[in-house]
Amino acid sequence: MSQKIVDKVSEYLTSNIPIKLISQGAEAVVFTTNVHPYLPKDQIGDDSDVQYIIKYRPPKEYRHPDIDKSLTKHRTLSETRILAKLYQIKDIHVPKIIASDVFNGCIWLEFLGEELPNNAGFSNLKHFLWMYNKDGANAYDPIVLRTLYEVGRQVGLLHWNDYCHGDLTTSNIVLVRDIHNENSWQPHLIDFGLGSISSMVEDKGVDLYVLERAILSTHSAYAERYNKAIIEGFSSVYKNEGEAGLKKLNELLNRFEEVRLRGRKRSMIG
Ligand SMILES: Nc1ncnc2c1ncn2[C@@H]1O[C@H](COP(=O)(O)OP(=O)(O)OP(=O)(O)O)[C@@H](O)[C@H]1O
Repeated sequence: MSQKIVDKVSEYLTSNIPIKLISQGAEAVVFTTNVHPYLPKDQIGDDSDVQYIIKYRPPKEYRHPDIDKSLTKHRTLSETRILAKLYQIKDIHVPKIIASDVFNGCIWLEFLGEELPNNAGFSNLKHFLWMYNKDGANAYDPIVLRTLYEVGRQVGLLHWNDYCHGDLTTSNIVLVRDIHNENSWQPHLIDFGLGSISSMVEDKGVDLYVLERAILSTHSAYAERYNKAIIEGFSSVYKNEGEAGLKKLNELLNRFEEVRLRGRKRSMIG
């Protein structure tokens, strides 16, 4: 990780905003901070545990500077818009947007999730499933199956409202513990950098396929039951919408099967 990027972000944010680097992905560098970008401390209380996420898209040196600026602006704007819209849809869980500076490629978000017990890592779906299936005994714990069903419901709500995620991996699903029930986890979808508004059944089928593959590759021994729970949750959203929902669900599940077959053919050919 280049210190240059950290220095650049620190300079842009000023020294009043301490930042901690938590991730460097292909697209963005992600930091946490305990300072709200515009509310004074007395308006947000004095809880120094409150965290915010700063997602920054650094310039890519290999791109022409004008194209780079335009791409950064468009991608940041697109992710901001999608998150802002999704946040308003009933029952869909995504992080709240706090601020967005599209020209500098910077989004501030509500921080979600927590550290799992026994050093199991951050509470994304990937670590959560590892925590439960580490020794096999608790792999199908009702808490796990219920959480996966809720994951399916979140994806179902997303698709029913004609949004697609574009990179639906188990790291992009963050679990937030219910404050009233420590065994209940609510999945939140993050990272809409490749998200889109789309009514295309193909895009939705690919979303489901990417998630299925992600579960299969990291939790292979339990993947069948896990994916079944996800599809049950997903289907419940569509079944709730009467005839129109059922029709769309059938179309979508058929396309999902087609995407799967294509994927299988590809992996056989190599
Ligand atoms: N709102 C949030 N709350 C808590 N953690 C977050 C949040 N947003 C991002 N993160 C953390 O930062 C990581 C990277 O964020 P994100 O996936 O949005 O960036 P990215 O650069 O697109 O990542 P990648 O290229 O690895 O997919 C996430 O996997 C997660 O651990």
